[in-house]
Amino acid sequence: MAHIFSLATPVPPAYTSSKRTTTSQTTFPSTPFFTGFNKPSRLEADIFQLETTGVIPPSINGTFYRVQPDHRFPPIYEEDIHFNGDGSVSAFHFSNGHVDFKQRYVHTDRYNAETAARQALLGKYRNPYTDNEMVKGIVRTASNTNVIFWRGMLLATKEDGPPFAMDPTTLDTIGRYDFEGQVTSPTFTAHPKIDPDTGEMVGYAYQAGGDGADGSREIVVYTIDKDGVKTEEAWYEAPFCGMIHDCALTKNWLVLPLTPLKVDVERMKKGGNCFAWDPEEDQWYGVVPRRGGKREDIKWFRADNGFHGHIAGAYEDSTGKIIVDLTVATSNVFYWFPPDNVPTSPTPTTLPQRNALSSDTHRWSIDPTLPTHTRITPTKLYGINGEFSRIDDRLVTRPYRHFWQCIIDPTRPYNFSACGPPAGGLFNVLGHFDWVTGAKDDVYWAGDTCTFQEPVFVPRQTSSSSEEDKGEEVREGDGYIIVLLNHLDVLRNDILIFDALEVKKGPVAVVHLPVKLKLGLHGNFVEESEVEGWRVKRGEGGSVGPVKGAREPLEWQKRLVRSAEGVGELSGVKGWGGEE
Ligand SMILES: C=Cc1ccc(O)c(OC)c1
Ligand SMILES: [Fe+2]
Repeated sequence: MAHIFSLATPVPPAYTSSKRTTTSQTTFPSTPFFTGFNKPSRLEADIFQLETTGVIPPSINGTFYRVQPDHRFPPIYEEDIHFNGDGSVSAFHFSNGHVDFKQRYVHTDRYNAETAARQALLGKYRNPYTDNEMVKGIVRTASNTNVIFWRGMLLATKEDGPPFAMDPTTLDTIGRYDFEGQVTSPTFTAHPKIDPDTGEMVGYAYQAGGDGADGSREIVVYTIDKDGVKTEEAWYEAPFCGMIHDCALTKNWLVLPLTPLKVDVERMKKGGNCFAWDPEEDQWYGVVPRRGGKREDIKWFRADNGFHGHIAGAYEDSTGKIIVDLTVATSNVFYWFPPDNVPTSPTPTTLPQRNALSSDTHRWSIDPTLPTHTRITPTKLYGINGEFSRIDDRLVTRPYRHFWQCIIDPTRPYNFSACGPPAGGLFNVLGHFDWVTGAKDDVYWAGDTCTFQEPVFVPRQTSSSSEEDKGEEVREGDGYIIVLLNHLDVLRNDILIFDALEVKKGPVAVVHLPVKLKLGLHGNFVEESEVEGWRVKRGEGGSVGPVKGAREPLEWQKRLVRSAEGVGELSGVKGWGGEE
């Protein structure tokens, strides 16, 4: 007997030549980008008291926030990439050994416009030329890369646009955040750094001179002090418009790794990618002073071609050299942005090909007194292949010893028949590494059906942990690692909690989600006392008052409106979504 579904009228293909052709807005492509573990979850949910095994350390008192791209609507382009998905923030609230879950989308301008239309209106990743006319002039960001707690708000960030502020308790979106009018660049990094000694946020933006999608070589660096006041703003010029995804902060310097993934507006106008990998280009490290930087102060240090991953730690040694530790891969990790003249299929390359990419942790030592364009080579390689390094964030800007990372160990078995190709990469091992001993054996293998997402370090809270004790010596690594585990076979996630310095012992406790999350990017743990303290300050009668979203369109949007005067409506700008 025919299956009931085969009796239904045959459905025409939803995509032709990679572009959506049907009027159906409710069928996702059946490509690897949108199936299996990569299938959009689109879930907004609250789960009170998740199932757990083992004993959740009762001293973990706070929230693990993380963000994932999660397409809300079938994309306009069938091969749309994960990084173009809408930002969806998860919060795991730990209290007295219990864990509650909440997940909400970031209500960006894009979210609001697409919700009203019940369909995708924005086209390719960072290519406004592929958008529906209805959203001309919109702030395009999907806010899907990092969530950072800042002065009582949660900032959802993506480097192609400004941050959006959310309430850290309800995860309601407050609106686009411009630091009370002080930060008006079209873009802003997903990796600002917070100096644990001063409480300052140091952030930067690249492709910052115009509308954020025009190939501008301008870079801007901002410092916002702990009271929310902008104290530094310095503009610099990059040798080319390329990705600067993460940064390294020391007491006196900011290092900006410029990756040879290059923007070309002409390619974008033809409907192509915003980025193309340039295998002939160097990796560049821009070094700028943290205080009083002037345009001419940037120095560029250069090294052979490579692809930057994330910063572990950075500091100045006793001779004033800048030590920067980060993963650098041997070639283009973003295979979906191939070089210009090489015809490459947009679908994932084979697993062995992707595993051939090696991404070791490099230690660079940069002498900031040397002239610009000095060539550098790493002073140390750790000898592992991984990504998503994290440290004990109390040591940002300072000498540190320990880092944690997701690593790829191809010698361990992988259950291909149950899982298919590992979505997002074979990060099958979580490791704790130590620059002093160089040990590589404090690792935990997730099993042959599992991979890890980015870990976070949670400092141990002791009864004496309080404001007054902050001046005390930091006991580096004393605490826990919280990490999301992907079950690729049964499409579900767990959270594993490890003693940070004894990863190989295995998790002390596991939190079980009844659902699948998507592959996320970054997250952070925030102590409950921090959230609670700011709730009071920002509450009724509090000393600081409520978070104020942006009150005006961005500069480039205002210019666009002026230049289009009398031509027609710019509905994307009109719905800019700020407070009146
Ligand atoms: C991991 C890096 C990265 C770089 C640029 C992005 O837009 C992004 O979106 C999720 C992620
Ligand atoms: Fe990142």
